[in-house]
Amino acid sequence: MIKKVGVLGAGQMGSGIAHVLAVQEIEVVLFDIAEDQLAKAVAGIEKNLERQAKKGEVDSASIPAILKRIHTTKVMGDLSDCDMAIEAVTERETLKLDIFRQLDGIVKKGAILASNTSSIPITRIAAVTGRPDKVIGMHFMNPVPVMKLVEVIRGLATSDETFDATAALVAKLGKEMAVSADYPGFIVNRILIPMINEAAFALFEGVATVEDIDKAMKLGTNQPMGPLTLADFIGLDTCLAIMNVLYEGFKDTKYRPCPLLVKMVEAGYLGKKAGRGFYTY
Ligand SMILES: CC(=O)CC(=O)SCCNC(=O)CCNC(=O)[C@H](O)C(C)(C)COP(=O)(O)OP(=O)(O)OC[C@H]1O[C@@H](n2cnc3c(N)ncnc32)[C@H](O)[C@@H]1OP(=O)(O)O
Ligand SMILES: NC(=O)C1=CN([C@@H]2O[C@H](COP(=O)(O)OP(=O)(O)OC[C@H]3O[C@@H](n4cnc5c(N)ncnc54)[C@H](OP(=O)(O)O)[C@@H]3O)[C@@H](O)[C@H]2O)C=CC1
Repeated sequence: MIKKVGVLGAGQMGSGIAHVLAVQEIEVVLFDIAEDQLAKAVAGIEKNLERQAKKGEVDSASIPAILKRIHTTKVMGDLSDCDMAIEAVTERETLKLDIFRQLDGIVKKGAILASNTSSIPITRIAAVTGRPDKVIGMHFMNPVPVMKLVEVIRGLATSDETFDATAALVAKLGKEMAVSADYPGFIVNRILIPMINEAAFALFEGVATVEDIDKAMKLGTNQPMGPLTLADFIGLDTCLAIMNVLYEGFKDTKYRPCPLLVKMVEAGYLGKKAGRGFYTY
């Protein structure tokens, strides 16, 4: 039974994952290295709970109890008695490997160590731990409280028991599961991020304006957000990180990141979370 879950990284995704766990009466220990990030996360969760209450998805009287289930900390040791840890830190392999090495020595034996990585192969992450059978990819979609899908990815050593426990948690959260093999980008980002990269190339090559690229795809293919708006929403740093994982993983030039995307990330134009991306917020 998964009663207490540690979430590492209090950014867009970590805070969304903490949100949906706490709504299902699971105790959450939300870890980050920055105090202000933790405070921002809790404020964002409260705002999104109120948004859900307005839509009748959550009883507003239960919001204080839900928020009380989320314990923030800058001490990873506070995750030692969690039944599961879900890592959602920046999409940088070296950072994730370091986090999993630490987690392996901190979280009680038998606990599942999951990653919310968008694209980095789970087998490589599992290999730095002494419990590769307990490591799995549990890839939520943004925004977590709204998106129905969780992609589940087994590493080469992930056990059936770990997979079954993860699948049960996905169901408990009211989400739908898609199972992907452990190859770069899994399913969603193998298809979606190259589309976003192609939209950046269309802009870079002067095919159309930012607005017309998004308008064309929104009204032309009924997507709720145009690709460049979606890139800003995801984070241009995350989009670029995923393109690099695809490019390195498949050694295929079709995954080369658009030079404009690279430049924007280098300029710190990371999208909505930075106040500026393809649009200004
Ligand atoms: C990168 C990866 O690894 C994998 C991924 O996640 S790929 C990205 C997957 N996600 C998508 O494709 C999202 C596409 N967009 C959408 O589905 C919709 O635009 C949306 C659900 C995000 C918002 O739908 P909507 O009908 O416009 O919702 P609405 O109630 O009007 O709210 C719009 C705003 O609230 C946000 N929002 C809505 N409900 C929310 C919730 N419960 N929690 C957080 N944010 C929420 C929207 O992002 C948007 O943000 P701002 O208010 O800051 O502008
Ligand atoms: N954005 C998206 O649409 C989606 C992203 N993902 C994946 O989820 C993960 C997180 O993405 P996202 O939430 O967008 O990223 P964000 O940039 O929003 O958040 C990353 C968080 O990780 C924190 N962090 C950085 N270094 C450390 C560390 N050493 N220890 C603890 N926390 C740390 C950051 O804190 P600080 O800012 O203080 O450095 C920040 O709070 C990535 O793997 C991404 O690929 C998955 C699905 C969708």
